[in-house]
Amino acid sequence: MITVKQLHYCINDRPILNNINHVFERGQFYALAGPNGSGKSTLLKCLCGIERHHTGEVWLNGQPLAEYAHRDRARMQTYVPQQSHAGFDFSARQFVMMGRYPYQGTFAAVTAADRELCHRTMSLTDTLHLAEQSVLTLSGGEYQRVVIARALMQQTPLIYLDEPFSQLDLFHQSAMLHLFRELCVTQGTTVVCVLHDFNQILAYADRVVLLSNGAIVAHGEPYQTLTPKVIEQVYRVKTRWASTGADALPGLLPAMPVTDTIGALEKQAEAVGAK
Ligand SMILES: Nc1ncnc2c1ncn2[C@@H]1O[C@H](COP(=O)(O)OP(=O)(O)OP(=O)(O)O)[C@@H](O)[C@H]1O
Repeated sequence: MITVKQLHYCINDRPILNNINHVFERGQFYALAGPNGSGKSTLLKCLCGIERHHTGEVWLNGQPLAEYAHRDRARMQTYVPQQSHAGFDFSARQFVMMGRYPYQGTFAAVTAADRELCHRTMSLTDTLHLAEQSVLTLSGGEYQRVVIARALMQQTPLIYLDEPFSQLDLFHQSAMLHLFRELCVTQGTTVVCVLHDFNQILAYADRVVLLSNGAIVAHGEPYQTLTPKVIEQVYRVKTRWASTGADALPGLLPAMPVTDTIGALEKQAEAVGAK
């Protein structure tokens, strides 16, 4: 569905993404993982066309992404950024309803079907009780769920999410992960989601794409890909498999004691100072 070929991206001559080649298949939940600064957000922006100053190609359903008209693209894909600000004093319901813009003409009124979809989407994201509240007054987690609801209103077959659950409590993280997984399974939606939590990746993702220093260093099924050996190479942290119950698949735990992270940071600082 999405094909990335030889994608390179530099800022001020510094390579940020280096020769990215990958195919993202329909109906799969992809986790995009990697250390801070490894290029996950930048790659997501290149995939959805927000960042266009790269070389290489991004194709969507057999057509270069750049050839899609803006409105067609908004009906094909939605993107939830890592950070966003409400900006104006809309109610949560008005804000969520904005997700229908790609389907509305300039002077089109909101339809009964739009209203029903909005009601269902706000129920699913547990935001219905906030419908009349100004988005400017929502808590961090409430606002994040409203942003997710607006993205869902676009009803796109492709969803890009950049750490969309970072401010959600455990219940809402789990509910949102279930919801996106369900969309993959029942609607054939493709989800590409930046996630830092290995156990969430193991539990919900079909595939993981692991970035390090702007390059894909591993990809595949999470249990085969996120091994303690790979994690130590990429993150400099030792982990071990831990049983999570009789019938459950094992999870990953940091091995105690955690490796000498302070020592590693001091060495890194010395290396930067020596440059
Ligand atoms: N406008 C910019 N100017 C300079 N450097 C930039 C700019 N935008 C991104 N970078 C650098 O590009 C690298 C990749 O950034 P990116 O946001 O893609 O990382 P990430 O993997 O999403 O990190 P995180 O896990 O911290 O969110 C970082 O080192 C960042 O500092």
